Amino acid sequence: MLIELQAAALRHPAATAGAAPALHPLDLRIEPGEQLAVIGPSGAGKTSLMLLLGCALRPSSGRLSLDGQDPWQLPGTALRRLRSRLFLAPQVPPLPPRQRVVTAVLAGRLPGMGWGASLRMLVHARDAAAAQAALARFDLEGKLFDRVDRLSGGERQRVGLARALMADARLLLVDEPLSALDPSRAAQAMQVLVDDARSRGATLVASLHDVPAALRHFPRILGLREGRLQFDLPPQDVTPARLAALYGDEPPGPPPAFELPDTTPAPVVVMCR
Ligand SMILES: Nc1ncnc2c1ncn2[C@@H]1O[C@H](COP(=O)(O)OP(=O)(O)OP(=O)(O)O)[C@@H](O)[C@H]1O
Repeated sequence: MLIELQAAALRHPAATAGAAPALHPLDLRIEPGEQLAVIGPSGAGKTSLMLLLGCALRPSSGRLSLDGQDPWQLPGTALRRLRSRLFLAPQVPPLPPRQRVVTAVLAGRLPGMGWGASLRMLVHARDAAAAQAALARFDLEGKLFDRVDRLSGGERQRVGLARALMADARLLLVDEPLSALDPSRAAQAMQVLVDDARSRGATLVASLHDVPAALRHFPRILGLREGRLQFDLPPQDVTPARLAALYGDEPPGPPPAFELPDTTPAPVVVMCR
């Protein structure tokens, strides 16, 4: 899918009146089948860009065009058809806790299906073999009939990615897909996504905190900071100096795999009469 942004800016609908826009006017062209990573410090606008490209949020000014069409000018049915060709995988996959893994994975096909077929597929878990094949690519084939709420955070994230493989999308947008994965699982998961998108000729855009992974897997890197595009470069040109300028005080790299326990003593509350 060909993606073009022309001076497209984004202000979140719930943003306070004086807040800076999440994205300042941005020009961008992504060719069909291209693969690119978006990096930048927290709050840079990476998720906002994903939401804009995935037609989840409308540009507050400027224009988005997908395969030459402005999605926001399309009538409802045409917009739904276009959205069925996009797959936006959010940072935390929206998996209903009591759902079986097989159903959660098959739900990746829903955007391209009618109501009747969707219901039949979900109620009867039709094509469990396809779900199992997608899970196997993330070493999760043994979890097919487990409940989602009995999975670890990293397993849940990989189920969300297996769901992306089920979608027959022309544009895959994955937002921070590696945040809950250990380094070897992260490398495996990224490779699966890149290979799958390439084999289908789908465009892949991933936002990543893990800069080494972004540089390793993607031929094009966008650096965002404070809602502005700082660079759009091949990985070999993303120098330490450029990364230092992009991240400022925040060191680039994968976030810690776990949170340290908070050792701050609880505040003592003194009741006075
Ligand atoms: N739902 C929202 N309502 C209002 N403002 C928002 C909303 N979501 C994000 N923002 C603001 O938009 C800006 C960009 O946020 P965004 O989530 O796109 O950054 P990010 O680069 O994805 O950050 P992170 O790496 O922490 O996920 C931030 O200033 C943020 O406060």
